[in-house]
Amino acid sequence: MPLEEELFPSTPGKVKNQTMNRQLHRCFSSTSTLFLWALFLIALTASYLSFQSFVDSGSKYFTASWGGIQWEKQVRNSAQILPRRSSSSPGMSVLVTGAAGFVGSHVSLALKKRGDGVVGIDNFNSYYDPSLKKARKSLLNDHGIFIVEGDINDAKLLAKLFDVVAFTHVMHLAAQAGVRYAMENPGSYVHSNIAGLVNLLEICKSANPQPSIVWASSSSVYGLNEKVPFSESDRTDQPASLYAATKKAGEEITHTYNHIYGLSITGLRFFTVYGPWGRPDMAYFSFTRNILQGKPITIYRGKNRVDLARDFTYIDDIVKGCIGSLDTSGKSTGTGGKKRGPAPYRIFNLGNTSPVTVPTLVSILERHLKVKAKKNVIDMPGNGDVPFTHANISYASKEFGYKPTTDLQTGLKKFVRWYLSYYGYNGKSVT
Ligand SMILES: O=C(O)[C@H]1O[C@H](OP(=O)(O)OP(=O)(O)OC[C@H]2O[C@@H](n3ccc(=O)[nH]c3=O)[C@H](O)[C@@H]2O)[C@H](O)[C@@H](O)[C@H]1O
Repeated sequence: MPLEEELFPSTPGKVKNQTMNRQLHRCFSSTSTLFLWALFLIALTASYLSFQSFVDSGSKYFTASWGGIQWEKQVRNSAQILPRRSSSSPGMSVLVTGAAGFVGSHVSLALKKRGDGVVGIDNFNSYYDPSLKKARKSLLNDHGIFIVEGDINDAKLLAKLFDVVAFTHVMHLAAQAGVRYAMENPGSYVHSNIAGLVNLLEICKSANPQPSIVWASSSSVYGLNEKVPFSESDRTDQPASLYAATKKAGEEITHTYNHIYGLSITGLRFFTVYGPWGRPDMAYFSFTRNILQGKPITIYRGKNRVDLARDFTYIDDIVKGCIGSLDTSGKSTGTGGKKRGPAPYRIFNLGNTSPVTVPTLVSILERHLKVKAKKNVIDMPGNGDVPFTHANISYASKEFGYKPTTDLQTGLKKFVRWYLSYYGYNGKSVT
């Protein structure tokens, strides 16, 4: 409206009406704009909230299958300590990481059988056939052991587990294993053996009460050490593989947590563990599969045509070593993340004390399988292998009476019997 007409209307009433109409229109249009804006904001908020809940439930669905009253009940039941008839010790409730793995499943069963509470955690990764891990899980389930599907890097999950159960011990066996695979997938070793370990220790240090921790180091930490047999005090600063380096780093990291937070820690240097329900990536296992399927096997040979040798250790002996370590671990001293005094820090070799060459391992398998192997002998590639391993076990023997009793001949017989019952002659699972 022109300013003149606004100030000096020719027809005052008309102008008044027009102005009122316009004001009303303006008012109405600004109310409707407001209304529309409000509607828009409400719609935006609603869609944001529903998107959030979709993301939440989606991420829960994809990354975690844990939580809820029923889940907590399963965890609690599994951790229940049964009264022991033959022992005065109160029993323990143990969180076993890597419980669907080879050593983890055996240790879990042994603990449960004597009345200890056991809760497992495993990420069921596909480093080797996860169906074997699922089969171990269902075996454990039959014995009342619940395995949570999750990763040791998941701090929320670990914290929740410690909220639900006051674990007295942690048997930490989850790891990226395998010496040669470290050249293919180095990141997986850092993820599990370094980051996962630190995450677990962070939760343990803050737990109240703090648990005692026993964990799997490796004979590979001796690396290029040539002094035989390998003793815990020998040098371990020349790792030959990234796998060995991450296990050695684990020993240093656990020492730090023992020193700063008063966590009781025992590291176990396992020497090439084998047996029923073993790991398909290991030589004795893959040789068996290939021999039965008529496929060739590759046998590595060391410098100057010297045969490689390993202190192969049977799983039942390793289980005894793990349980002996748990029973003698001593208490952590910290509370609320603060150290209250010195706590035990130990490292033990768990080996067999009698190394056997790889060609001898093959000939024992041939005898048990009654099939000749097609052998392809080549010089050891530079892939992280060491020429030999040989454990001195006097420290473990002194501390908790560790004494391996199964030789390779007997142990492989038991392995072959299991292998045939599980896979059959043609390699297909029969369970
Ligand atoms: O004690 C350990 O700390 C490690 O033990 C195990 O490593 P290793 O001792 O290397 O066992 P494994 O692979 O069975 O090879 C055995 C022998 O067969 C030779 N070997 C292997 C494969 C092949 O094709 N040919 C061959 O000659 C090979 O050169 C070697 O001489 C675990 O895997 C590892 O996770 C870790 O726990």
